[in-house]
Amino acid sequence: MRKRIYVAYTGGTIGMRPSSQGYVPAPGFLSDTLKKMPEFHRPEMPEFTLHEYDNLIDSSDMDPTDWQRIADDIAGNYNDYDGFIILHGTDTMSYTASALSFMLEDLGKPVIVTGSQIPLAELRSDGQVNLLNALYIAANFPIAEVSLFFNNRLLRGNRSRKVDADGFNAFESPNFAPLLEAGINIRLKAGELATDTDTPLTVSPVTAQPIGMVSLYPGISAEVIKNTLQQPVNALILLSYGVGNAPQNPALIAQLNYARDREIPVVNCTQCLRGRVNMGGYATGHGLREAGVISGSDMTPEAALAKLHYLLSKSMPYDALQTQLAANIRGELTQD
Ligand SMILES: NC(=O)C[C@H](N)C(=O)O
Repeated sequence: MRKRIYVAYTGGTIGMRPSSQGYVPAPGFLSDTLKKMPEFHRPEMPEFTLHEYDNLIDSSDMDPTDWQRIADDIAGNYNDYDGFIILHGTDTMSYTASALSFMLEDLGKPVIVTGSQIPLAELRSDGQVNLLNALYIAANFPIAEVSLFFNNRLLRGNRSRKVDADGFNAFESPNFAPLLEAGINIRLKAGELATDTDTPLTVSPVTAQPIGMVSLYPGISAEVIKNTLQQPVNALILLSYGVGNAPQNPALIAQLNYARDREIPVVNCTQCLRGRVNMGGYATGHGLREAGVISGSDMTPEAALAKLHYLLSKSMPYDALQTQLAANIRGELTQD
């Protein structure tokens, strides 16, 4: 029996066409293009249903209400399909993949987020390879997690980052091996094939959260942190140096103490692409730990932001929030 895959088109370059203001998503354009591409309809391919969203957007316009819409769409069609593909713009693809990984509880089927750098309808598009492989992999190599397929690699969604603005190899998973690689042969790497697809899926709702994100730089004043921590900000992601270090400026540390007193969680993620936070490594990191800053380990800033949305939307006590932030919930971080 041919597998059935549900494809949701949210917008993004893959279904865009040129306009006087640059590329824009165009209703009906992606499905018309796909109809004219026989490779998508070969018998070796799964059957698929394409659902184009009413309001197609460039992914720079995505917000948590869009994450919610995608999660609800998957849940609404969960029992009728073997797998799900989310066609999405590349700009915020890692944020959405991270958010979905937290929101979809007890996921037992593959959810693959993909898109392209050049529209599917254009010459030299990477959209054909990305979508064709994503469909094939969802049907034949089902890995029950939210993943991101790009340039012949399937990455764990909440480990992915967009690293190239105009190359085809636009995504990296700097701290976790790819789930699968598609060469001449398709090879499983860190991914595990799904076994149980009967557990019911539930969706944890998220609402937009006022989260601050500050990247440290030499000479940063405590005022920058102070202003970022103003109401209604309810969490701060601190992008620190190296293994999680920050200047030892007492005024800056005082702001972090102030955040802790007001029960505003501060998560420490490194500015480095690879490696993880260890606040015990240097005195400059130790000061942060003393101020109650939570280690983000090797979590990407995108995953940290999505995880904060997920946890803050649950309105849990501060202690539980701190514990959950440091814990590995969906494979998003390496725990000590
Ligand atoms: N390649 C792309 O999809 C970029 C586009 N601006 C988007 O994120 O929607």
